[in-house]
Amino acid sequence: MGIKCGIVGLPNVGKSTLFNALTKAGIEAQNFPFCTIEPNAGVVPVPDPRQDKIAAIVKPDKTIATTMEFVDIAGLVAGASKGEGLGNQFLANIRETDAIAHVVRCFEDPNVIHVANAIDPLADIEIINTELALSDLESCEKRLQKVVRTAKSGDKESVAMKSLLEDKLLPHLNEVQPVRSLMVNDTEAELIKTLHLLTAKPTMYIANVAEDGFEENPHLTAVETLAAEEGAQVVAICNKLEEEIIELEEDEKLEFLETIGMEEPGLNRVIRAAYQLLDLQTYFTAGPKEVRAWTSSRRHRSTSRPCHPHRFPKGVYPR
Ligand SMILES: Nc1ncnc2c1ncn2[C@@H]1O[C@H](COP(=O)(O)OP(=O)(O)OP(=O)(O)O)[C@@H](O)[C@H]1O
Ligand SMILES: [Mg+2]
Repeated sequence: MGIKCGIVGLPNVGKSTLFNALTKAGIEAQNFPFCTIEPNAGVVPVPDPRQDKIAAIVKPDKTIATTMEFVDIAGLVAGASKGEGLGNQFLANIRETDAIAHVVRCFEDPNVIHVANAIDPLADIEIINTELALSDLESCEKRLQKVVRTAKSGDKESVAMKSLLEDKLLPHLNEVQPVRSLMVNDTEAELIKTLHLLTAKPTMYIANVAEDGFEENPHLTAVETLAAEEGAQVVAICNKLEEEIIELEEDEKLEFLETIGMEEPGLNRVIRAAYQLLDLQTYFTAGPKEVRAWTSSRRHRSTSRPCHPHRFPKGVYPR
């Protein structure tokens, strides 16, 4: 079904490092016929301990995980929504994704250039979120111009869209608030879908920390605090370390993970969090030939609620 998660962020914050680790993990874990779809997109198996348990009982010829596609998108800069730094092209790439993994630099390293010359994750997040909101604002303004005309002729959907744009979307975006935090009912949610807005996509933050940056890291704390306010998830991970781990042979990997006190590669948390972000559900089929995981969507909307409410109790992140 091709679920896509875009890796988004400022330039040089570690997006490709994460992508490389993710896609190498994919290739190593399974031999996919279409593993690399485009130079910057890769299919990744979703690790699931339940499937491992089933496979241990059934002992099938092969085990097939369910998959997700990750897309490494070029870095955005301030002014991207006005075309700065090929911004329009990159924003169009984001538009094609189902969810956003927003990589934020939370590591100090004088050897790695930061586009703003300062490590300030909240400022970085604001730049990206502002560009996405401005881009949506422009899309909504354009759409309003169109529907104003069609609404005059009494077209029911145009009338509904016009009031949604005027009363809800434009005021919200003018405050530089993401559409995913807007309270909407089912009908409005369906209309919003047709606008393909960037800030309506479910979003999580990937805090890219230093190898020793998981504890007492004020940058990470800042991101976690902001995310909790937004009801978003944070996955703290050292992308550089993940890239190194993925190069190791399987037995070396396990030994290395044990020495650094990790049960599994941090990548698994990224993949699982992305999967949860899309509110997907896995079911399994098992037989002597194969144990296979399948994906189905379980999103049911009933009452008025934010476009994408948080799915974790506040302060509890899949770390
Ligand atoms: N956690 C980390 N600690 C230290 N260095 C890191 C970490 N993560 C990434 N780096 C380094 O940061 C540099 C930039 O990484 P990368 O190329 O992945 O960034 P990017 O976000 O893809 O950049 P661009 O937007 O320009 O494509 C690389 O030298 C990489 O090794
Ligand atoms: Mg890159």
